[in-house]
Amino acid sequence: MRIDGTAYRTIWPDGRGSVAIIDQTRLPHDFAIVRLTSLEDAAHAIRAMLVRGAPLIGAAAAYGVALALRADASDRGLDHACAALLATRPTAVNLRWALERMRRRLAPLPESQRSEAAEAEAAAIADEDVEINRSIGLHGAALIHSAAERKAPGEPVNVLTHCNAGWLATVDWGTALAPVYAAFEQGVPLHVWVDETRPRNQGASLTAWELKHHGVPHTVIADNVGGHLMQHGKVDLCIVGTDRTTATGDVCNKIGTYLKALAAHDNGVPFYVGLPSPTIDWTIADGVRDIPIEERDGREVSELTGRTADGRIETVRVTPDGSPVANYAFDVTPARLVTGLITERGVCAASRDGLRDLFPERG
Ligand SMILES: CSC[C@@H](O)[C@@H](O)C(=O)COP(=O)(O)O
Repeated sequence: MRIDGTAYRTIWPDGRGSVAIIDQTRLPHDFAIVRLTSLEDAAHAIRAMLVRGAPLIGAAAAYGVALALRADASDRGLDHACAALLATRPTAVNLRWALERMRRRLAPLPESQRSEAAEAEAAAIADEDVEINRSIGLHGAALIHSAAERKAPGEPVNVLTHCNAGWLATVDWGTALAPVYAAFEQGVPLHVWVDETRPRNQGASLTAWELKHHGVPHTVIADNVGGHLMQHGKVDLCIVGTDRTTATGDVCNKIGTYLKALAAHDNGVPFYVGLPSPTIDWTIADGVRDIPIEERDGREVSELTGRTADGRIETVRVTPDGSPVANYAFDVTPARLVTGLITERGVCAASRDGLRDLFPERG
């Protein structure tokens, strides 16, 4: 994606032995590049959400292993790096996927070759993510084209999205937003309803920021508005991302996604999920029962951070002192509420058969 004329990915080796990222905790008010130089830096960046979004978490973990092996390429060093990174966030399965892939590639090698191989494998994971998302964009854009054909000429297709499953959540392009960018580039008139996505406001802070930079028409809405818009015919389709999708098509995504899927179902609005294959957890079948849901610090709920009129970044409390808060970060949308999964190999039904047809090698 281009920011002020410069093409960026969200993570890249800087050629000086460290890895550069965009600090997403400082957006939308400050575009800051941070350099990761150690395993600890990488683990912190994932845990504190300087990088976030399932595919980017996977890529950052892979680069974290590469940074760790520069310091210690022994078996113990590899084990320690994988364990430390795996413990950073529990829900996005891309983290486990990337670490298993790094271990499979590196463990059989002599120590002297591991560091270089780790950097190459992390770069391969990042490059593959870009290609996967490009394909998701093309397959998903066809759905937006179809929606456009059902509208009066020139009238925009209204897409509703939740959280940020855009460029910032991946290495480039995004998953849910890749079809939006592809259709936009193809000249389809469209407009995106952006759920603010409390408590961390990934929609208001990140999705709005990247759509604005790309010139895509959009409107930020409070999280509870979507149902009302759908009742009044103002949403043509929903597209969201996923942190883990079961082998049966249940989708785990940012908290509040389930409620949007229920509203979409009740109003006959198609509900699609952008799904890169590393986000499929082939080992589980029941998302509600088996997907670990991250619970985060309650201060993300009880406090709000933003920019004051005179440019200072300030945090204020919005709940009464002493009121308990709960902060569940994700929820599960059962497959029956999902119209289709937009993968890099095409769009399929959210079901075991649908996924098997596209990924026959998974049995
Ligand atoms: C392409 S990203 C898909 C998901 O990771 C995204 O929708 C999401 O829920 C991100 O959550 P976050 O807590 O910001 O990491």
